[in-house]
Amino acid sequence: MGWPVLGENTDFLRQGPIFMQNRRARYGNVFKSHILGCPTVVSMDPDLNRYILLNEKKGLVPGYPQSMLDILGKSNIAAVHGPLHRVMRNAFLAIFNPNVMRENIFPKIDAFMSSHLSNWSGKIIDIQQITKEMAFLSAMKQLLSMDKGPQSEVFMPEFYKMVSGTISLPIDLPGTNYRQGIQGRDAIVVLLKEILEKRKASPADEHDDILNHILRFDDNSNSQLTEEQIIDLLITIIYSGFETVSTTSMMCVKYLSDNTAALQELSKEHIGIRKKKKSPEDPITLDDFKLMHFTRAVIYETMRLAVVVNGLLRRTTQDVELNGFLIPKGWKIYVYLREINHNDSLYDDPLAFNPWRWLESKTEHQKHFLLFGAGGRLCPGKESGVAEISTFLHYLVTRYRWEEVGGDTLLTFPRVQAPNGLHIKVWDC
Ligand code: HEM
Repeated sequence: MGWPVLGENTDFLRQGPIFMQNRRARYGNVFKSHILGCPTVVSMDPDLNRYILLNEKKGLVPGYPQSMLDILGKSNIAAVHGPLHRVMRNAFLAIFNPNVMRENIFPKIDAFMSSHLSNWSGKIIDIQQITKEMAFLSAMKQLLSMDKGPQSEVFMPEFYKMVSGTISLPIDLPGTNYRQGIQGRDAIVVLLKEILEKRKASPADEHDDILNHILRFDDNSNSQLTEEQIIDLLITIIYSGFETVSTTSMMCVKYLSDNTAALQELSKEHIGIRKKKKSPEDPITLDDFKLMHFTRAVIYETMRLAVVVNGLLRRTTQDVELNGFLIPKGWKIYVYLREINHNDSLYDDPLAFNPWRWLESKTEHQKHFLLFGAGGRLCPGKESGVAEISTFLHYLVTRYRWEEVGGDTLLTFPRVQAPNGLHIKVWDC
């Protein structure tokens, strides 16, 4: 368990994946440590991980860090469980239902991507920066019908502050990421409240976006969402799809740049879809998206190999017995995914980028497939996230050729990121 108070946190943050591999070599797939600020059980056991995620009711609730809960709000979906979680999740699922996805969300994603990926030819593009802007602005368009412009320019830096704050130590001192995160949240709440006020005063059919659906959401339980819950729901939606979508999109470009055969196969799929269109400007539809089988395989393989989601956190609300061990109340459980993603008994040649492995339907349906979580917390934005990345790749490969420049560094722990950006030189096809 390491040092008093500090535990093994310093070693964990310094050594990253090696720390986990060493502990596993010594203690097996399930062991205890003191990381992330409290006593924690780490599980790399595929069956146990699934059990943990499927059994929230047995006292295994989300256990995300205090900084994240403070900044995302007390009604954010990861902070609540029981009946309030049901209300927030139902609201989410109602908003992202297949009809809304077809009629409203997908066309907005397509229009946004088509315009975001225009006029790139001849330029050097920092794909990390462009995919972050993309994930943020695409969400603003779907949620609030907000286009890139003066209003989004005010939102974006506050949102970035908020994101850095959620993964910081909760130290409320001037200059800390935590303090900046709280300030970012405060600024965003003010902006969202202004938008909400205007919306409530305007005719119901003036906007056709997610906020409009939320304002009209009624789950027949007479429990209309409060203003605070609506704001936390909006923040949750922007936040949840931000890093996952942007990082996966960036890493898709990286792996495709390095794997000519995969890039050719992906391009073939998208050129086939484009050929069915009358003009190069024609939008793609949800039906086109459903035909993008190889693209989905590239996305899953990228998430697996790059480990876009390192792990999921749970907290025990009572003493819980797992695999014959007693986990005391108040401990954290780290459902650690990295080693499972790279386990050679689950994936052949696990460190190779091989999207074809996902074309066998069983790969996605195996019980260790936890890229989007499982159980009552299974990602409700999965299809919308995959649609964003697929549409991004569609316009990238049908409009441009590219080549990496600069040999930029990529880090994969604690988060996947390119500290100095990931630059590509782009030409028209
Ligand atoms: C494609 C990239 C994405 C990945 C890899 C991803 C991954 C995940 C994972 C692993 C979880 C489970 C968290 C847990 O059990 O603690 C989750 C939950 C969630 N995701 Fe996603 N996600 C993605 C995109 C999105 C998008 C675009 C949205 C919003 C539109 C979204 C909204 C959510 C929400 C609200 C939850 C919490 C659900 C709950 O607690 O009931 N995700 N996501």
